[in-house]
Amino acid sequence: MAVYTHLGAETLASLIAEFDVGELISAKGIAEGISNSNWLIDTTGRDGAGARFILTMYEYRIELEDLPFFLSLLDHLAAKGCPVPRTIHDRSGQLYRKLGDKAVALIEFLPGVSVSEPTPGQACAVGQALAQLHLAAADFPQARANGMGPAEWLRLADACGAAGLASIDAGFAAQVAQELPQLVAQWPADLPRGVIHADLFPDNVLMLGDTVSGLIDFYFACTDLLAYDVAVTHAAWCFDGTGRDFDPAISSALLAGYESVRPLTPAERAALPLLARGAAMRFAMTRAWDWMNTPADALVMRKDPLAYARRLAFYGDPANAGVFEQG
Ligand SMILES: Nc1ncnc2c1ncn2[C@@H]1O[C@H](COP(=O)(O)OP(=O)(O)O)[C@@H](O)[C@H]1O
Ligand SMILES: N[C@@H](CCOP(=O)(O)O)C(=O)O
Repeated sequence: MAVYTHLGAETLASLIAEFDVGELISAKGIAEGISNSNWLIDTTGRDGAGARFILTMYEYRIELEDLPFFLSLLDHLAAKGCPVPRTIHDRSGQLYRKLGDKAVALIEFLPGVSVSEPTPGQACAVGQALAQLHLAAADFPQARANGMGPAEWLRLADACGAAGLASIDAGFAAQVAQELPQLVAQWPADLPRGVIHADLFPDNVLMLGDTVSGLIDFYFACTDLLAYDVAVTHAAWCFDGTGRDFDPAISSALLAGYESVRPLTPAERAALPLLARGAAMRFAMTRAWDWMNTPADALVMRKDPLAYARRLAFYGDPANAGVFEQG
């Protein structure tokens, strides 16, 4: 459940009146998600024919100063034909508004559903959409450092503490102690860079059959290694929810889809095993922190850090070195 803040009908109606979208008809809280509160908004529409939007209130792990980057990026990508929702600007042209001490934005609603068991055809389409995003963002004029890079993994591991990680699983603490210094020391700097989504999990992709109808939740987007985004997406899509079962057909389809639009350089391909270990570490660390710091009675479901510890082990196993070797 992720509606952290209650908004009364009057507050919602006067907020929606700040946009040229017609009058508010209904607002329903959306249960999915972790970081933000989201409402499905129906209005009468500008022309009276009805219109649908997503209202997002930014709650967690998002800095106000980053909102112009995220929200302008949506407009830039949508204008280039990527399946991302446009930001609805308010009557004075602002990308977001303040409501009390929180920021809110109105976003275009996109159709589609998030798949939980992707087919190779869907994985191929996601790979293509990711590469299309990378190309379309090449001339986006803004930049944002990755706040969830190796330095943050170190900080989170330190904040969790060895005992904290061991309280989740003894082997997990040992794995992090061994892997993390290596990843930080070996992390590449000289691969192609650009704007990346950085969190393209199945729940952040909307699909209609084999077509990607929406890429959403750009709130970790940043300027970083393009191949790292491929690695994050690979880690998120190619395993079952527990991280135990790897699906080689999904992996091949995802990589082939990506390379049908933007071929990887030889250096990017060679770096993928390392980048994938980093991707697994990133989500293992944020999940471990959340696991230890989310109260048992919180509205939001904690996600299992060990599902990413297992991916980390998979990507580090020499027996799996061939996963990224296709061409
Ligand atoms: N533009 C959109 N069009 C349709 N549904 C959306 C859109 N944006 C968000 N949603 C819905 O809201 C849910 C949560 O949004 P998301 O941005 O992923 O929140 P969080 O950052 O909290 O994970 C999504 O899983 C999806 O169901
Ligand atoms: N995808 C991350 C969590 C980030 O949450 P999101 O709902 O904002 O995508 C994970 O699974 O750990």
